[in-house]
Amino acid sequence: MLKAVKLTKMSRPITLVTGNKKKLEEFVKILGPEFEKQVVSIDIDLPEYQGTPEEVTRAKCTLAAQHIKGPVIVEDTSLCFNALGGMPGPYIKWFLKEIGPVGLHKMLAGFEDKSAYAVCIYGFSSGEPEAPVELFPGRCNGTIVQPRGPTDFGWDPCFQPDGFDQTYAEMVKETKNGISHRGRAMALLKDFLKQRTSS
Ligand SMILES: O=c1[nH]c(=O)c2ncn([C@@H]3O[C@H](COP(=O)(O)OP(=O)(O)OP(=O)(O)O)[C@@H](O)[C@H]3O)c2[nH]1
Ligand SMILES: [Mg+2]
Repeated sequence: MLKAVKLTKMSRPITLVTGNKKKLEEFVKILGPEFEKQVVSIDIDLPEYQGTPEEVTRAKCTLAAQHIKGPVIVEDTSLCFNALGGMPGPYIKWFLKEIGPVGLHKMLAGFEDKSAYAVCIYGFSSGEPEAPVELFPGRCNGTIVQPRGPTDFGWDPCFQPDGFDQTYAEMVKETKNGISHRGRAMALLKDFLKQRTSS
């Protein structure tokens, strides 16, 4: 079990390590003002590992903690196509970079099953030597569709969550954050941060 370290006004804030501005924007919005002073962010593009989403997040978090030498949060996001056995998964970043949301939709042209799920996993480490990495996962099921809506964040235009007729990109931010992979993972992370500060 992770040793709870009480965060007082004087204690060191937790550093969110991410090189992705859009992720950070959503993180800040979902985190809310309650935790404002407890988390700072730093833009480091950490090496991307191979493995399951959990393994990738753990490896990223361990490296981030060594780098920051204090409490850190990292995040890794996967987009998994059921017809492809869960691929691209944690490798979505490179697929997106090369073929974009239009290409992601085309990848499933030969398959009837267009279902997919988005997974966000937050990793937390207290930064103490040998400290375990705590994981906070969130998942949202949906369908890969022809891209619709603004193109300013990744694969948002081609992911339509189940139960909605809008893609993530078409939704107002509050709606996306309320049901998204990231929103769900952050609900767990926020509970953890609350416990950490109150114990
Ligand atoms: O449309 C989107 N809606 C989202 O909600 C979302 N969250 C992440 N992504 C993209 O999926 C890949 C994850 O890779 P990723 O987790 O390694 O992120 P990253 O390398 O950009 O940042 P980081 O690793 O420094 O935190 C990257 O291409 C991100 O841009 C999203 N796209
Ligand atoms: Mg990354």
